[in-house]
Amino acid sequence: MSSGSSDVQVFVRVRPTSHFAQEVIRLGEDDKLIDIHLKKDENLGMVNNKRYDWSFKVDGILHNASQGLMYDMVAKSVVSRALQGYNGTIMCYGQTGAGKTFTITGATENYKNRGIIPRALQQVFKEIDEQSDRTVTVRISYLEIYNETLFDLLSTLPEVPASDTPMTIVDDSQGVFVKGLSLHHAADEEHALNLLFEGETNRIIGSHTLNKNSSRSHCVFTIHLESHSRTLSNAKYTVSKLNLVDLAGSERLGKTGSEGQVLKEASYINKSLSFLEQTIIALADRRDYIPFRQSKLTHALKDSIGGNCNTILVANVYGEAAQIVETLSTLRFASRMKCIPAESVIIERYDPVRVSKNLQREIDHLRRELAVHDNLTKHSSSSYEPFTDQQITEINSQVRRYLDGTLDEIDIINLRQIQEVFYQFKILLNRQEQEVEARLREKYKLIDKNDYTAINAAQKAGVLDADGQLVGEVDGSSFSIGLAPVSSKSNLSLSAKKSKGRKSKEQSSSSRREDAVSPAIGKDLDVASPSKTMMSPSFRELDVKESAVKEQQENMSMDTQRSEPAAREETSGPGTPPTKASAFEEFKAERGSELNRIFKENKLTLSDQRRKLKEVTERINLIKKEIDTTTQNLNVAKLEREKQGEYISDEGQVIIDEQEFSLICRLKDLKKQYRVDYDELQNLKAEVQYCQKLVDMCRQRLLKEFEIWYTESFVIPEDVQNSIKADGPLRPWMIPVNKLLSLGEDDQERHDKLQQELLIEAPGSLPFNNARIKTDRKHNYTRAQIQFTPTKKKAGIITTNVKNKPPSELMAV
Ligand SMILES: Nc1ncnc2c1ncn2[C@@H]1O[C@H](COP(=O)(O)OP(=O)(O)OP(=O)(O)O)[C@@H](O)[C@H]1O
Repeated sequence: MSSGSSDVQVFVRVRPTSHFAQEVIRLGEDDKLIDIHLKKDENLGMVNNKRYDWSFKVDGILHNASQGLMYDMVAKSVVSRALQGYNGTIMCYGQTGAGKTFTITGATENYKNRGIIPRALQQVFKEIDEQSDRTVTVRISYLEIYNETLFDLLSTLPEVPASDTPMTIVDDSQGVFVKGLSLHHAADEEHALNLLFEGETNRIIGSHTLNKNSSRSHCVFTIHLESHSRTLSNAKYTVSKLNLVDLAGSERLGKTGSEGQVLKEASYINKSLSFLEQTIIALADRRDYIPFRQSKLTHALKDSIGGNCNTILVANVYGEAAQIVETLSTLRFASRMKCIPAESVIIERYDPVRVSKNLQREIDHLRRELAVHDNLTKHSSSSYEPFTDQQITEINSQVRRYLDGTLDEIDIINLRQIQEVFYQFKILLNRQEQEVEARLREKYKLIDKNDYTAINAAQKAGVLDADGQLVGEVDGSSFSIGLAPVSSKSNLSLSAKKSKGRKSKEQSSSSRREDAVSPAIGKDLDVASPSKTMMSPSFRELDVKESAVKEQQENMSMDTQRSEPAAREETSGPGTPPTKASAFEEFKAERGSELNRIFKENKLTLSDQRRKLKEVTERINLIKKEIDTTTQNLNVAKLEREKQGEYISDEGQVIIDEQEFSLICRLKDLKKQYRVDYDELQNLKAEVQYCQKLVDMCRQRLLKEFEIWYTESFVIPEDVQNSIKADGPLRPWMIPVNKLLSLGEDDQERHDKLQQELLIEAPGSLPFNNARIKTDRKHNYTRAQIQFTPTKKKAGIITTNVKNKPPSELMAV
């Protein structure tokens, strides 16, 4: 358990105004002090006011601050720490309209003005991506507390089962949690944003349908994080949560002058906020008893205010003099909050499965150690005796059985036995190698690269050209053949050297049957010949061809996917929806134009990288050829020298002539260049792979978006179609559902335009806008369906099975 000191921090955010009351609200130059000054003759509604000056110390003042700056100051470090395992809470407190929702959620329609939640989600997934040593699971819940009743803002999702049991707050040894509140796994940023927007939409719909003022509910968006090490032997993991809380408007009951439902709401709000205040005071005074259970809000936030939690309060205030009483009250609340002590700790847990696996492994290991120890001591005298033939045969049989799986383990007896086991392994391995080679020889005609007679014969037969390449290769530079040119001598090929004598004998005999040599030889030899890897970095020129083929397939694959519906197009009648093929063209030109542009751009980059890859591969082929030629010349020079008799210096070193020396230098340079080019080739290969991935993802995305668009635009439920038909001659498939029902005005166009602008300005905006569009579409569609579903139940009657549902659900009842 590691800890980090983190007192409750308080920031004041002033809602921008052109009538900022400079005389009344004075902001300290260091942005850490805020003074309120009232003139003596001004009472501003404060009865028996005796004080005229107040001074509040805070951790930061945000005046005319952008959302980005606000996030960096207020939330960034809390989010990072949540990923390290510390709990965190950011809550916005203040008068209705002072900017709490703007701060915590922001404008969900607008990427630039997004608030803390979307930014936190972006940061969470970005940091997770950057962590290579841990896997983090992200889960989301969204709770609304309205009139002391708990609502699950995500209960509209299909995976949430309907429940009659009301939600309850449970407080046990694991901490506080809301029983019955749905938890949703979010695989990526877009998915998490979808959940946020789903909850937001439910909140807004609820406020309309129930005539419920959204400023009168408290909302808690929680990001639950569980972080495990990627090392399986590490059983420790951390669990943390980040609560992002939008509190209800804090104005006092007296001021609202409300009655009826509004009065009821206001009194609930007043109660829960004053319980929150009492709790804060008790916490700040370090009292023994803290009245958390007085209200649902304080109970739900029990482990999220101070204590073991990095807590941040944003006090949202108006800048106008007319609101100074509420501003004062907000600042008082904030200054109390600042006194709450906090010392957060990482709570580490142990994964029981991993723990038991680790322990089991350790037990096994110790058992073995013990057995070895026992055996070594018991058999210490016999360990000096060499094994008899019978014992060696037994060990050989054990190794064989171990290799074919009939024996699970070989018991260790002593060191000599261990050495014999290894030796038997070696023998078996060598035998296997020979068997594989023999099998290949049985199946294919192999030509030894060093057997010039065999190669000459193949050349005469027209199977190989003068350079030792397979006839029919495009430019004779192919590596795939696996045969080095006649001139080459594979002096780096270990196994070729080892079995040279035997091989050349066998191969020269096979080369005599010239007519049996086929182009396939080359390919097979490529597999069998170890000399292919003679420059250690192995590569094949085939790669160039492979990538060209892949590129071709690439270009074709989209066409193939479209050609299938194209066939159907001919049979479709005038009253039917357009075929997918023609709709796809339309989609690419309009709705999906941006995606299509990105897709095309990625494809261009990919083919550019492939071109480069081809160039480098060709360059390497040339160098390889030159290496072979130089090696051969060097061998000739060496033979010549040996024939003429070698000169030996006084130090006993062989003296070589200048020509041989320059050949050695050249060979060295060529090998160096080869390695450099090879590295470049590897990098390019990785880049091609990466680009390929991007292109694939883009294609998937384009097709997926198209499918959604097509379904939405042209596939309308039967009852909706009937309703439209009654209205006039319009063909239903011609109009997207949301437009048809005039529910979304021109949402789609608006989003498209926004997306295009933002993609250029802020590339990170894609998940945000996608999630926004998806949620809008889903809700427009649901609304459309509801509108055309005959109502069976009386509106306004709330049944028990929707108790836990957000107010949006009530609308459909
Ligand atoms: N810092 C700001 N910059 C720009 N606009 C703001 C800012 N703060 C608030 N607003 C605007 O003021 C209006 C009210 O803000 P908001 O809804 O966030 O208030 P609130 O405190 O959440 O109110 P409620 O208690 O009703 O939920 C919104 O239109 C919002 O866009």
